[in-house]
Amino acid sequence: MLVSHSHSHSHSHSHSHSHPSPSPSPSPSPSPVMPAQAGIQRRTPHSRHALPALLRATIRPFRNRTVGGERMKVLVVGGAGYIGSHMVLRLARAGHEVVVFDNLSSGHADAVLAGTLVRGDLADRAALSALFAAHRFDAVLHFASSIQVGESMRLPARYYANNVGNTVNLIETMVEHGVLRLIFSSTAATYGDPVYTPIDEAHPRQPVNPYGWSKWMVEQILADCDRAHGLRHVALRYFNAAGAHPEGLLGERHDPETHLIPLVVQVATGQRPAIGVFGTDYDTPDGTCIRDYVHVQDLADAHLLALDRLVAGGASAAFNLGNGNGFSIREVIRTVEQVTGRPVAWEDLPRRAGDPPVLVADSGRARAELGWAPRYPALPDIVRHVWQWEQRRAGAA
Ligand SMILES: NC(=O)c1ccc[n+]([C@@H]2O[C@H](COP(=O)([O-])OP(=O)(O)OC[C@H]3O[C@@H](n4cnc5c(N)ncnc54)[C@H](O)[C@@H]3O)[C@@H](O)[C@H]2O)c1
Ligand SMILES: O=c1ccn([C@@H]2O[C@H](COP(=O)(O)OP(=O)(O)O[C@H]3O[C@H](CO)[C@H](O)[C@H](O)[C@H]3O)[C@@H](O)[C@H]2O)c(=O)[nH]1
Repeated sequence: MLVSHSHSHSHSHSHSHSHPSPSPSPSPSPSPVMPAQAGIQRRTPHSRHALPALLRATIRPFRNRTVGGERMKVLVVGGAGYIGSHMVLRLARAGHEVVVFDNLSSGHADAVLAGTLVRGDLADRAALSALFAAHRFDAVLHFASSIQVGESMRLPARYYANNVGNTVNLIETMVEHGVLRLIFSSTAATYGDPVYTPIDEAHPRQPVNPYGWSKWMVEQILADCDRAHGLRHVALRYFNAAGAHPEGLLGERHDPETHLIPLVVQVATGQRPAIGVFGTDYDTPDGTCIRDYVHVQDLADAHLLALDRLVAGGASAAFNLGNGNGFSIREVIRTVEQVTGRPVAWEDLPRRAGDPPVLVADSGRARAELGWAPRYPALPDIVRHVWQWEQRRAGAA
């Protein structure tokens, strides 16, 4: 839905550029985690016995099992992060055994609500070898990366080192240990400025920022490793991941937060004075950037379906994941106001480097080949779940 409208708020614009730092997480003291080399067979304090009753009730093993009825052992790299943590809970509820590998550089130990958390860095080849020697993984889901488009423009080498170099470490370790199923978190940023919209998988790949290049390079490396080693993989090109766990169990906790929807909701909760709008002179109906926001829970569902595909012997493939609806920044602000019933102050700012004007997905291939059907495609539902999560965090602060 591409709606042109003028922004007609009665409240005044904020003139402040400074945002307060985000409020602390609901559980400020993270649980201890295991070093990569030691005791990786033991469970963390996040074992089912250590969980509070509410969370324990969330993990119902063997329900919704989708992968040929078989319980699999799945490595989730980056599983303490925003999308990865939702995936871990989804896998556990589907009856799978989960091991998380995460350096906690941006993730949170207390976001890992199931399975075993191993603290380690993808740059550490010895830690990876020890991990794969200790477990026989059926598949690997790789969420770990540096994720900020704007930061990648300022610090490109860091992005290539973490997103490409460290992923090569993971791939080599997988091949060495004969683990040949990988689901990779790719991105709409691999396409660059759209030549046509909505974007399907055949769209030219011309990234406009190092973040997008780093993900596209990994996709190329995966294709080569498929040819050379039989590494079967699915690259899932998410558009804008958003939302929070529908039961309020998990949500986005980046520090600093850079993503639009949580920032706008934090203005509504009073945690921030205003939202800065990066660029109002784009060639879009209201001049602000348009994005396709896709619920994190729907992303997790797509991963389970991609896992099905690999286990069934399906070929490597790439799929776009988005809802096919584009919303401008002004529309997002208006939706947050409608859902929360609170005014949101904004400030128009210059463009942020590296931002394509419009990114909207054609996800027909994921629907047709994976059977993916998003459960929460509506923007107000996505915003409502973020509002629920942010209120909970604000209350716990
Ligand atoms: N959030 C989005 O809108 C979006 C859109 C498209 C693609 N993606 C991709 O999805 C994936 C997950 O994104 P997210 O929003 O959950 O990010 P996140 O920062 O919340 O999670 C990434 C996790 O990886 C861990 N990590 C990073 N580098 C690591 C390393 N070298 N070794 C071990 N662990 C490491 C971090 O500690 C964190 O827990 C990323 O690959 C990202 O590029 C995200
Ligand atoms: O304070 C803010 C934050 C964001 N924006 C704007 O809101 C839109 C969405 O920005 P986000 O930072 O929320 O998301 P991006 O589109 O930049 O990036 C997201 O989607 C990309 C895919 O295109 C990548 O995968 C990346 O990991 C993921 O964060 C952009 O136009 C951005 O300029 C603002 O105006 N003000």
